[in-house]
Parts: sequence; C-alpha cells; structure tokens
Amino acid sequence: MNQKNIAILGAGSWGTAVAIHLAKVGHRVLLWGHDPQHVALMTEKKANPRYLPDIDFPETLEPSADFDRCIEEAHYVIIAVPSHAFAEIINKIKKTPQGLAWLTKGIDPQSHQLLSDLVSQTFGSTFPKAIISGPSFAKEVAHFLPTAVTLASNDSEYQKSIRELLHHDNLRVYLTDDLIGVQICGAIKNVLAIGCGISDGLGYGANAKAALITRGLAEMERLGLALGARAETFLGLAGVGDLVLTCTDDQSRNRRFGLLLGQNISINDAEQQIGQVVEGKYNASQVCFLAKQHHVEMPICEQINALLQGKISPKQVVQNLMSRPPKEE
Ligand SMILES: NC(=O)C1=CN([C@@H]2O[C@H](COP(=O)(O)OP(=O)(O)OC[C@H]3O[C@@H](n4cnc5c(N)ncnc54)[C@H](OP(=O)(O)O)[C@@H]3O)[C@@H](O)[C@H]2O)C=CC1
Ligand SMILES: O=C(CO)COP(=O)(O)O
Repeated sequence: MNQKNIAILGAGSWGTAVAIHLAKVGHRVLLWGHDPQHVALMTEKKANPRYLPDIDFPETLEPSADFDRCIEEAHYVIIAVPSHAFAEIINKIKKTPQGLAWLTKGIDPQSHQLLSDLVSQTFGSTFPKAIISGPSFAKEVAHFLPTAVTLASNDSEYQKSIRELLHHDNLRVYLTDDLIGVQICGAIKNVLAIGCGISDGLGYGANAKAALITRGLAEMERLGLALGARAETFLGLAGVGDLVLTCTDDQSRNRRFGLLLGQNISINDAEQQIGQVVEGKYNASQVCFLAKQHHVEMPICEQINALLQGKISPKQVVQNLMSRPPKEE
C-alpha cells in the first residue's frame, strides 16, 4: 500500500470516523479540531470521547490543533466541518492543496451557494474537487461495517486518487461527475428526515412516512434538475440511498430532532438534546431560497421550513400538506 498523509479538517463524528477508516487501512492521518482542549483530550485518550466514544484510534491517527501544519504536511485534504463552517475553513487555507475533498452535506448559509461553488470561487473553477456522500452513519463506518458511498468530482484523475484512499475492505466507492446532484441530495435529505421524524413523533404511521420519502424525492429531483443535475443521481446512493437511511433509522440526528418536535419539544430544546449538528434545521431555509429562485414547487420542504421558523405547529405541517389540491403524480 502506498501510504499517504491525509489531513481531515473537523473532529466531529464523521471526520473522526473517516480518519479512523483511513488510518486503519494504513494511511497517516492528521485529524484537525478547532478546540485545543478537545484535541488534547483526543491525544490523551487516543480516541474521540466527545463524538465517537469507545472506538480507539489506530497508531497512525494523530489529533492536531495546528491547522497550517495539517495542510503543509498533507498529500490530501478532506473537510469534515458542518456546512455553516465550510466557508471559514476554506478561507483559512494558506497553501493551496492539489485538490479539495469534503464530507460536509449542506448549502452555505451566507451565500445560499453549493459548497462546490464556494471552492470554485476561492481556488478556480477547474480546481479539483471531490464530494463524498451517500448512506454512511459515522459509527458504522468507524466500526468497519459494510458501507457504499458516492464520490462526485470534476477531475477524473483526482477522483480516482481519492477512491484509492477510501475504497477498502468494507467501504465501496462509486464514481460520478454530477457534483450538483450529489450536493442537492445531501442537503435536502436532511430536511426530509426532519419531516419523517415529525410524522413518527406525531404518531402517524408507515403510510405517511413512505409518502413523505417518495414525494420528498420528487421535490429533490425537481430542484436538482432545475440547477443542472442529472436524473439518475437521485436514484443512487447519494439520493434515494441516503434519503431512506436518514428518514428511517434513529441513528440520524435529523430524524431524531424531528421526532422530538413531533412530541411537542421546542426547537431549541430538541437541538440541545441532540447535541450535535442538525444540518436540516439550517439547510431548510437555503433549500427554500433556491426553490423560490428557480421557481420550483417544494411543498414538503416549505412546510418543514415554516415550522422551523416557528410559524406553524407540527400538526399544521401535516394538515397543510394533506389539504393541498389534488394533482397528478
Ligand atoms: N455523522 C454522520 O454520520 C455523517 C455526517 N455527515 C456530514 O458531515 C458534516 C459534519 O458532521 P458531523 O461530524 O457528524 O458533526 P458533529 O456534530 O459530530 O461534529 C461537528 C464538528 O465540527 C466542529 N465545528 C463546529 N464549528 C466549527 C468551526 N467553525 N470550525 C471548525 N470546526 C467546527 C465541531 O466542534 P465542537 O465540538 O467544538 O462543536 C465538531 O467537532 C455535516 O455536514 C454532516 O451532515 C455526512 C455523513 C455522515
Ligand atoms: O448523513 C448522514 C448519514 O449518511 C447522517 O445523517 P444525520 O446528520 O441525520 O445523522
């Protein structure tokens, strides 16, 4: 195996899981965290007690609070912070890497842009980018359970080199060049997972959940096509794969957040109880902004956004959706 130095920027559950995977397969990984106390704890415990307790770090995984050193020493740089911190992280990079890969799912809250557009603005439109997305709960990847993901890129050489890093043993990596589609899927499935959580929290049944997933997928595809994505992406791992995973399994933080809202817990209390990033809470308004800008109808996302803005109750979300005029599928 050709050992590489890899910097993972962001020491939450997903960055840590991918760092563990890459170190286990033999690479040297620098895991950067922005909180020096958290980095010191990870260094002492040789684990990440805050986000992935009970999973020991392999020998070649080193936590670090030194951002510039991580970039300097890395052959490959992978960003793993939440979408609200993505712009800040790319603006901090002083030495331009050979390309940028990221694990983040979401839309930039300041500019309403896809993260690939932020990277293009900073490093140029032909700069190699790679997005890792798909049904992949951090804990399962860290435990080496079978997982398959999509890797979208604008540069086939860079894409293959990232696949070579990741594709081992129980992690399969499928390639696509549909950066727009993969990012739209990753942002919207979180909003829909909140919706499915709300529905289950209210005590509605399996019929309601299946309807939300199916009609939600139609919304996702409508917006994606309007932005230039390809239809087949929505039936792939980043689309229906991640949508089903996140809407149906209680490992999903977005789904659990929705469950709490459906049980009448306030938005703030629900977010505090989850205690980790709930991307859909922030991304719902970005998705609705893009839908309006591109004249795309997205009633489910709009209702969930209205609830997250404190304008309607969980029950009203369902009433409003059910009372819409009949239409063709
Ligand atoms: N967890 C999962 O299973 C998966 C997650 N993702 C995506 O990966 C991204 C990261 O999620 P995940 O790791 O799970 O989130 P977590 O909530 O587990 O961790 C978020 C991490 O980001 C750090 N952070 C927050 N703000 C900043 C900042 N301004 N600068 C640097 N670091 C910051 C947090 O630090 P602190 O502890 O100090 O708050 C924490 O270490 C999200 O977009 C998510 O949707 C994608 C696939 C799977
Ligand atoms: O994106 C994920 C799995 O693919 C994680 O989803 P949550 O952020 O809802 O936990």
